[in-house]
Amino acid sequence: MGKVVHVAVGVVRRKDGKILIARRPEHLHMGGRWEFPGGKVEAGETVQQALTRELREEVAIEVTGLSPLTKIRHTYAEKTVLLDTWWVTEFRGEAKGLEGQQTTWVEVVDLNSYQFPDANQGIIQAIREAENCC
Ligand SMILES: Nc1nc2c([nH]c(=O)n2[C@@H]2O[C@H](COP(=O)(O)OP(=O)(O)OP(=O)(O)O)[C@@H](O)[C@H]2O)c(=O)[nH]1
Ligand SMILES: [Mg+2]
Repeated sequence: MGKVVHVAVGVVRRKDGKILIARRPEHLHMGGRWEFPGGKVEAGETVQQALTRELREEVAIEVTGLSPLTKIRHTYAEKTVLLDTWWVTEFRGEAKGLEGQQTTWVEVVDLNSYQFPDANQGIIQAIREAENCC
């Protein structure tokens, strides 16, 4: 077994309660599925720094406020990931997919209509519990 991949994941929440999701490019692991934007924590970075960098690189927003939501460890056939997941409730800028990804804002109650990687079920559960939703 390889080591666990530490991934910084952002649940970006707008003031109207909608959450940002993006569609993973086809050629990547879990390509075509929807995700919460984020990426791998690099050597020498804190998870908060990684998340801030990834959201700047992937969806063009500047994070100004975040707080922990949950950590989900999941083993896929190819690898094991630790999804270190944070609320992002304060940010500047208009979200857009800088790597050609489709992005959209969805209500918590509608998250289940989108196909996510298997590990994300735990994240969606944590969001619903935090929001007393559904
Ligand atoms: N960003 C993100 N990654 C997720 C989610 N769910 C999930 O299983 N993953 C997995 O976490 C791993 C790392 O994410 P990533 O591919 O975004 O990493 P990255 O942005 O650093 O990409 P790169 O390696 O191409 O530079 C992938 O294997 C991906 O499938 C999710 O909701 N968001
Ligand atoms: Mg990524």
